[in-house]
Amino acid sequence: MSWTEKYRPGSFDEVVGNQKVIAEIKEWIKAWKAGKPQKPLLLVGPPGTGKTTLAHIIGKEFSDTLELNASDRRSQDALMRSAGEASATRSLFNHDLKLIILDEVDGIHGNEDRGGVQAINRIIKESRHPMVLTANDPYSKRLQSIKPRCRVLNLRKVHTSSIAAALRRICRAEGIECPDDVLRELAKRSRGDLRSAINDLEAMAEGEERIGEELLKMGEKDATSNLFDAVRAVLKSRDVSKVREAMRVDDDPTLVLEFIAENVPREYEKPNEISRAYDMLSRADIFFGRAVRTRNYTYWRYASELMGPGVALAKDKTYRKFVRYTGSSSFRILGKTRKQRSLRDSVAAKMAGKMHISPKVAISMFPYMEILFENDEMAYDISEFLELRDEEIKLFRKRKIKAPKRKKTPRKAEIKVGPLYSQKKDKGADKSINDKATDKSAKTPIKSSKKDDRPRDESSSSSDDKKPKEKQTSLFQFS
Ligand SMILES: Nc1ncnc2c1ncn2[C@@H]1O[C@H](COP(=O)(O)OP(=O)(O)OP(=O)(O)O)[C@@H](O)[C@H]1O
Repeated sequence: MSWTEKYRPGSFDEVVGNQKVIAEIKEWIKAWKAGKPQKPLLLVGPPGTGKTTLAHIIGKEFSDTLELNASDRRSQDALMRSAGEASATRSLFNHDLKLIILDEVDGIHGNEDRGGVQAINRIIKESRHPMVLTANDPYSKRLQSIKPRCRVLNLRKVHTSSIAAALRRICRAEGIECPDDVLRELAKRSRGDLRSAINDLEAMAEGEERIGEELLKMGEKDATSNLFDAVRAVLKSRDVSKVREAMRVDDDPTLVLEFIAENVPREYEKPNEISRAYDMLSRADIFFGRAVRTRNYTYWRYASELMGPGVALAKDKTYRKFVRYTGSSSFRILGKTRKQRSLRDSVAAKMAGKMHISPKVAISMFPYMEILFENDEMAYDISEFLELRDEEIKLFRKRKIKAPKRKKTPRKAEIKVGPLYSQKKDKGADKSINDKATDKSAKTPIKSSKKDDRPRDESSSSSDDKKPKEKQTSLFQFS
C-alpha cells in the first residue's frame, strides 16, 4: 500500500490545513442530521489538498456512501441509473441518509460524456440525499451551471509548515530519521500538494533508514513534478488504476512518453521487460502521430493506455529500489546541438542556392566537403564561392584558411569556378571570388571580366591551359 493511502486521514482531526472549510463542513453535516436538507457541497481546490479524503470522512457521518467518478464513462443515463435512483428514493428517516460523492466533476471527457453536466444537475435537483462534489479547476466551464446549485468551499494549498509536520509524523511512524530542514525543503518543493510530498518522501526513503541532504539533492525536481509522479507510477507500479490516475498530468502527453522512455532502463532490469516496455512506447508513439495527422485526438487515449498501463505491466514484478529518474535526454541533446544544426542548415541553404541542389543533397555532400577543405586553396575558393562565415567554415575544417598566394592573372579565379557551372548566370558569385582570391589586384581582373562579353568557357580556355589542372577540380566534381 502506498504511503498516501496508508496515511490517508480517517477523521477531520487528522486532516492538515483548511480548518475553516472543515468547520463549515461540520456545520453542514449537523444541519443534515437535524433534518434540514442542504445544498450539495462543491469542494474545489488544487490536487493533493484532501478533497477526496474529506468527502470520505464526510461519508462516515452518514449511513452509506455512493461514489461515482465523474471522469469515468458516464452519460446521463448511466449517472441516473446509478445515482438517480439512490438519490431520489429515501425513507422518511434521516438515519437512512446516503452520501453521494461525485469526484472530479471538472474532468476531461470525450463525446460519450455528452449530457454529463446535465445529469449531474438533474441529480442535484432531484436528490434528497446529501451530496459532495469535488473539482480541481474553479474556472472550469463544466462547473458554470453546477456551481450556483452548490455550496462552494474553496480549499487552499496546504501550508509548507503543515506539510513538513505531516511528513515528520510519517517519518516517525516509519522509523525513518530525517533532519527537519530536509523535510521543510521537501514540503516547499511540493508547492502545497501534500500527496506529492508524501510520494516524494516514500520514494526517497525506499530502502533507507536515514534521509539526508544528499538524497534530497538526488530527488530534486523542477516544475515538471507532476510529470515525474506519472513516470514513477508507471515504472514503480503494476496497479492499472493507480497508473491511469497518475497519467492525468497537465503536460504534453508526448513529453510524458519521452520521460518514460528515458527512465525504463533505469528501473526495469530484465531485457525482455525492457523490450516489452519499448514496444508499448513505440506503439503509443504511432498513435500520437496518427492523432496529429488526422486531428482525431481520441487516439491519445490509446497512446495513453499503451504508455501507461502497457509499460507498467511490461515488468514481471515491481522493483523495490531507489532510482534517480531524469528528464528526457533527447531534449538535452537537441538543445545542445541546436547551434550546430542551425549552422548545418545555413551552409546547406547556401550550397543549395549556389549549386542548384536541394539542402538534403547538400548535407549529404558534407563528408566530401571535409575532404576538399583539407586543401588550403580549395577551402579558400569554396568558402569564398559559397560566402561562408568563419563559424560555417569550421563545420568542415578546424584550422584557419590562409589566403592563397596567386599570380595576378585576371581569369584565374574565374576559371576555378569551373566550366560546368554557368559563369554567365552567376556573375555575382564569380565577382566575390575574384574580389578576394586575387587579393589586392582584384580591381583589374573584375574590370576586364566585366568588359568581356564572350562566353567565359572560350575566353578562359586559353589561359587555363597553362595552369595546373588540379585547381580546376572544383566544387562541382562531386555533384
Ligand atoms: N489535507 C490533507 N491532510 C492530510 N493528508 C492529506 C491532505 N491532503 C492530501 N493528503 C494526502 O494525500 C492523499 C491524496 O489526497 P486526496 O486524494 O484527498 O487529494 P485530492 O485533493 O482529492 O486530490 P485530487 O484533486 O488529485 O483528487 C491522501 O491519501 C493523503 O495521504
